[in-house]
Amino acid sequence: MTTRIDLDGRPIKPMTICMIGAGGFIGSHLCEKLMAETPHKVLALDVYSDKIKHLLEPDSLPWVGRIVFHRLNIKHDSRLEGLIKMADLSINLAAICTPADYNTRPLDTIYSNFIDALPVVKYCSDNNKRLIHFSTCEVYGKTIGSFLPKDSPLRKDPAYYVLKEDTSPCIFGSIQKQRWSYACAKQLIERLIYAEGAENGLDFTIVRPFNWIGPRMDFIPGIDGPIEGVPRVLACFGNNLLRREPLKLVDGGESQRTFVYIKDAIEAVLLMIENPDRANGHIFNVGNPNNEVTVRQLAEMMTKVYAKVSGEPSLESPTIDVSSKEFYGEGYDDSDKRIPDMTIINRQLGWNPKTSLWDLLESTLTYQHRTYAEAIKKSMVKPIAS
Ligand SMILES: NC(=O)c1ccc[n+]([C@@H]2O[C@H](COP(=O)([O-])OP(=O)(O)OC[C@H]3O[C@@H](n4cnc5c(N)ncnc54)[C@H](O)[C@@H]3O)[C@@H](O)[C@H]2O)c1
Ligand SMILES: O=C(O)[C@H]1O[C@H](OP(=O)(O)OP(=O)(O)OC[C@H]2O[C@@H](n3ccc(=O)[nH]c3=O)[C@H](O)[C@@H]2O)[C@H](O)[C@@H](O)[C@@H]1O
Repeated sequence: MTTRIDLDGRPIKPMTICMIGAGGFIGSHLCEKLMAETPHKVLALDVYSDKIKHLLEPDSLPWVGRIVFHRLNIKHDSRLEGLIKMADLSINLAAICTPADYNTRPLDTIYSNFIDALPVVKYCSDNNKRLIHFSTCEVYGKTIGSFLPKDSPLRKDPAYYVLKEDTSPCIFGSIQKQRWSYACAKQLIERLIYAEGAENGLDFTIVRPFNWIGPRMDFIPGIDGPIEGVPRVLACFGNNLLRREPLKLVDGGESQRTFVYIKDAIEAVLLMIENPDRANGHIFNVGNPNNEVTVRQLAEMMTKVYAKVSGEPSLESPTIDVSSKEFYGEGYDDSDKRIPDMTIINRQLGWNPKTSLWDLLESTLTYQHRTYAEAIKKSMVKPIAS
């Protein structure tokens, strides 16, 4: 493998990375990238490994020995500090991060996103190790513009909706709106990491992903996750399409999101890993401001793409409106709009996303159809009355 060069023309030394939560959606794509394109070693920590099994075996794989899986729960495992000390860099991806859990399992959500991350920060700081911590764009909460009168022209002014790491406030709903348990826990761990940097010299980078989507995101209920499970929107809509059900639009699907293809986003993370002088001390938005849609528009686009990918005609009525109370229960609330300011990541890392929403949905729904269509058909065959 040729020596890799960083953004300042310097050779990149092979490093050992302790990746916590490596078995998840983002972790599995990051491990794939690191194994296929770099000489780096990965200590992959997670309670599950099904999404990275294809990287761990067979022994004939070209990177054998460069990725080692450690099945552990960071809540209570004495091996954690030793693994962080063995690595040059730790990346923390571990979290409960599906909105259906935030208002229904608020304590687990707060513990997972704040309490459980504390030892990781402490071990990195005490042992003078770099940390890349995954936060979320949800720490911005709602836009300032969302509090203006509905017909105010200022709602169109970017100053009232563009989300910028070093200037935008964090605006959440009331305590009763327990949806914000996640974003608030993420905000506080960000503040703790920032303080460790300021007071104890911790070398940190904080990542705020803006709706990264792609293959292996979450699960399809009843196939590789609980039938009553509620994953994030990509898997919810994918599940509805696979089962030929109408896509459920929460509160009419008026919320807006910007979606970025996981493979574009992983490029940004690799730049952070391999350019510490440009990444340390920074918080980075990682998203695609060009891919903004309402949830309703996402549903309509996914319906069109799925018809193309599956060859099956879409339903007469492809969507149905549901209330958030019915879909998520008490205490739900939502972000109205998420447009990332790209100034800092452009300046520090020269990164920009490339993939259009249509193209990323085409490759993702091709994956979902290929992976799940058969199993879904089998699961839907009515058992013959015995
Ligand atoms: N996917 C996105 O678009 C997105 C957006 C914003 C923020 N994030 C953040 O990025 C990180 C990764 O997200 P993801 O989409 O890959 O989620 P994911 O749920 O697919 O991955 C999280 C992984 O962490 C593991 N984990 C959780 N608690 C653990 C524990 N106590 N011990 C060991 N492993 C544990 C889980 O088993 C899972 O494999 C999370 O911190 C999430 O908040 C993701
Ligand atoms: O992915 C992100 O960047 C961050 O935001 C997500 O939050 P959200 O975007 O609200 O998560 P989804 O569950 O994907 O919901 C997106 C929108 O679709 C709506 N939705 C979801 C599912 C569904 O079946 N129908 C539907 O209308 C939700 O109400 C919401 O408005 C999650 O909090 C995390 O993954 C992460 O922090």
